[in-house]
Amino acid sequence: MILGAVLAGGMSARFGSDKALAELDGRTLIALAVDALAGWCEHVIVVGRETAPAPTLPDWPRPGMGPLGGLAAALHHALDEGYETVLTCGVDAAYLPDDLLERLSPGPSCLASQPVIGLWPAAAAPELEALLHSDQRHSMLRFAETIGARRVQIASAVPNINTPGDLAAISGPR
Ligand SMILES: Nc1nc2c(ncn2[C@@H]2O[C@H](COP(=O)(O)OP(=O)(O)OP(=O)(O)O)[C@@H](O)[C@H]2O)c(=O)[nH]1
Repeated sequence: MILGAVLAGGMSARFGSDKALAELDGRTLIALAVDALAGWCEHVIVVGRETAPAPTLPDWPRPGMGPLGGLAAALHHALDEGYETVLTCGVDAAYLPDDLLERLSPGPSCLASQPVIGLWPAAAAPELEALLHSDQRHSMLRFAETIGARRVQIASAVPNINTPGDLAAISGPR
């Protein structure tokens, strides 16, 4: 069973406003992300914000740890609820490719270009916990390396929305 988790905290500093609520083709980015994961996952949660079109969880152990804090909350929830695997994405990845799960399987794995998008074993929760308890702030790639996750290259680049300009560039007829 796969738990879907949209990692949706952070500052949206480059975007200048809450990018989860920005719209693409008339839908919010967070709604697009939740729906995308729902195509592959039994259940989808949103981590790192209080209001969302799916059940929400706070980051673990506290906000401000970056996307890994969201992943840690999702892995703990997966363990508690009996899910073996967690599929993650951010709110800033519009239109995930149809074969994403196929490309990421078998996990652990993440996209080389966007490691927030990955397939993670719930059983890796203790390793992530240890990383988060160490002194430095760590990246998704650092965790991927720690657990020997594959870094998957995909030919069709997934647009990464960091700024309003990034969003404008992919808006309109497709
Ligand atoms: N749960 C959670 N998600 C995060 C956190 N920081 C970033 N994210 C998510 O991870 C994805 C990639 O985030 P970034 O673009 O690197 O960071 P950001 O804070 O959204 O944007 P900037 O402030 O411009 O760097 C986005 O979907 C964010 O919502 C966090 O602390 N907790």
